[in-house]
Amino acid sequence: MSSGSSPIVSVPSVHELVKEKITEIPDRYIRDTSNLDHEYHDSDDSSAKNNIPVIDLESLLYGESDSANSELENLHSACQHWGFFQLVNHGISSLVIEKLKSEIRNLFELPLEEKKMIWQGPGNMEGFGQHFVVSDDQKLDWSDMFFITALPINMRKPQLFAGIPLLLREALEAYSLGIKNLTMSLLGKMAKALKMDSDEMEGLFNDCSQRMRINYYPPCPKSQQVLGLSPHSDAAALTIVLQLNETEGLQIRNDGKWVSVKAIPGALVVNIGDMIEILSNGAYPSIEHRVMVNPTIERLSIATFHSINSDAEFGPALSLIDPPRKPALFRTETVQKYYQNFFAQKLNGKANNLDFMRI
Ligand SMILES: O=C(O)CCC(=O)C(=O)O
Ligand SMILES: [Fe+2]
Repeated sequence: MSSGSSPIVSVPSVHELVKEKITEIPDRYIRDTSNLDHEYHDSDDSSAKNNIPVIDLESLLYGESDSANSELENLHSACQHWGFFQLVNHGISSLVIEKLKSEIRNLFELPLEEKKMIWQGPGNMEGFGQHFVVSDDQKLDWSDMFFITALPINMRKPQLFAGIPLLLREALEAYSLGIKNLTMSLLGKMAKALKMDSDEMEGLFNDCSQRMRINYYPPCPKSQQVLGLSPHSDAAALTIVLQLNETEGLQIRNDGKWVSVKAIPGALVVNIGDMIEILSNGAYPSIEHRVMVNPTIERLSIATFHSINSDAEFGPALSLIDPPRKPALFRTETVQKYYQNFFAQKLNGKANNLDFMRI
């Protein structure tokens, strides 16, 4: 990703607005509620259709052949039909997760003067701030974020890393490594399920980038009229979301309706991004999702995005297309140009990024 050319319109910190105990929510955050479509299935509806699939990583990777095969089928079906699943027995230590939770809370509680030292700046998308704000009159999300490139190590911003409190840095390092290993295992299994050449997958991700978006959604007294995060699909290949507290909010678009994700305690939420939709030539579609805000309680999450090697070109996997019978549905593009396009626009559902690549 080239961050240098991406527009950044700086916006206020919502956390600071809330601390000021404002009585009126600024108009920039208030959505047209007729477009908001609050109707949604609840995922504790007992029918299987309304439940986001659960994948057991231990049985997928290390199970006896019967259980590993059946978990591979579950993975394939979850990726084809849901684009979202919860991952249990994922092997990331609960100690690391607990440390991360408390240190991230501390990060957002830092005094504003300290946060300003690690704030985004001209030509720099990393640190505290916001993405996808391209004009002064677009509606804003009711959230703050902290964005960081964790891998490969040579793409880190040393000054930003140095500015992160030491305990958080240690927790992030451990989490980053665990999530990278887990993502590579999942990508390997997806290649197998798709009958894609495993070397092709490996070659695209052997120097993959890992970026983290840490989201802080303050409570909002007009929670039904704002959005924590606008509807979007993720540009990356695979996203792993860890909810850092119990507050619900993530919703995914399934069959045209918004479905609330009820995070299983200790589980990770995995979702297919646009890069996998393109790479799989449409077999694993990315899914539109958004975040709602709670009226009284804050919500925190960390989304970890893995993307194809930054110096690569990508398009549908060669092993998955066979024209004229199976033509490529997307063109080939450099990862750099793909991300330039993504970060130059506001979040607007699923279309932007894929239309840029569609043939
Ligand atoms: O906060 C969440 O649960 C999801 C965040 C998300 O979709 C993102 O950061 O791309
Ligand atoms: Fe997302």
